[in-house]
Amino acid sequence: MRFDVITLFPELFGPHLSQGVTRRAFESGQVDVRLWQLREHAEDNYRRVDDRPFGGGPGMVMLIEPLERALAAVKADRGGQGGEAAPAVIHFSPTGRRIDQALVRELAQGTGGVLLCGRYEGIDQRFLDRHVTLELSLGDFVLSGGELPAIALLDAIARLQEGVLNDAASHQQDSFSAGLLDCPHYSRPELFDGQQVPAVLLSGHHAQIERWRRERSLEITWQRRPELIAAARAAGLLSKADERFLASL
Ligand SMILES: O=C(N[C@H]1CCCN(c2cc(-c3ccncc3)n[nH]2)C1)c1cc2ccccc2[nH]1
Repeated sequence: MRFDVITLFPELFGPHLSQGVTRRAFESGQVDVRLWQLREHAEDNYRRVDDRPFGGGPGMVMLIEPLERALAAVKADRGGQGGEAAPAVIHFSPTGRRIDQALVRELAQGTGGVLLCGRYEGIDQRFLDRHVTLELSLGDFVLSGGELPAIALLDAIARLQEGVLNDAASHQQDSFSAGLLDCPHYSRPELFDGQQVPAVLLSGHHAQIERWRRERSLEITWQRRPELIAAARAAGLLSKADERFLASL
């Protein structure tokens, strides 16, 4: 799959594409990321990509014409991708659909798309109306730009690519794939400042360890995000043993 990122800050992406376990997905081309510097598509002498808002008010608005030229260049460049249908155009905004693991799984099965990273006070609405097919949010808060949500989405998608995580099962165990929050994790030393690692984790009984981890995920999810329990139940992701444990809480 291929993602084309239209941004004023392409240098923000490099460190996240070249380090960590997800590096394999980007370097292998499983997730092909192309960065497009919007300013290269500004044609006036000052290479303007923003201007004052009509109607007055604070800040600046990203201009439609450089964005149209950048998107046209992206589509021309992607055009050779087997004549794919028009790519998804994803804009990042607090008003978008909340990014969750189900959406990440869905996108990880797709062909990618164009990631549109806004800055200033936003993008000319005419461009958004003409081209955006999906608006996504990291949460109900305002950032300085759409780049961090774009990086987060690329990371989450890359993690799900075959061969990226050493233990292929690990993202199956990735409790979010089961709709639950993660269980606690421990490593050496066994005893730190009087705090002992839970004995079951040292027992070597894999079935008991798996059950203990599942119960911790259920317990933490019930305490912090009870709505996820209801969603997992509705999705048929809870076993009879899970339900017995939840009833005991
Ligand atoms: O799209 C917006 N801003 C543009 C330009 C300013 C920086 N941008 C941005 C994206 C985000 C964002 C994206 C996804 N998830 C959380 C925040 N915060 N700020 C992108 C935007 C800012 C904003 C504030 C309140 C309600 C809606 C809003 N939309």
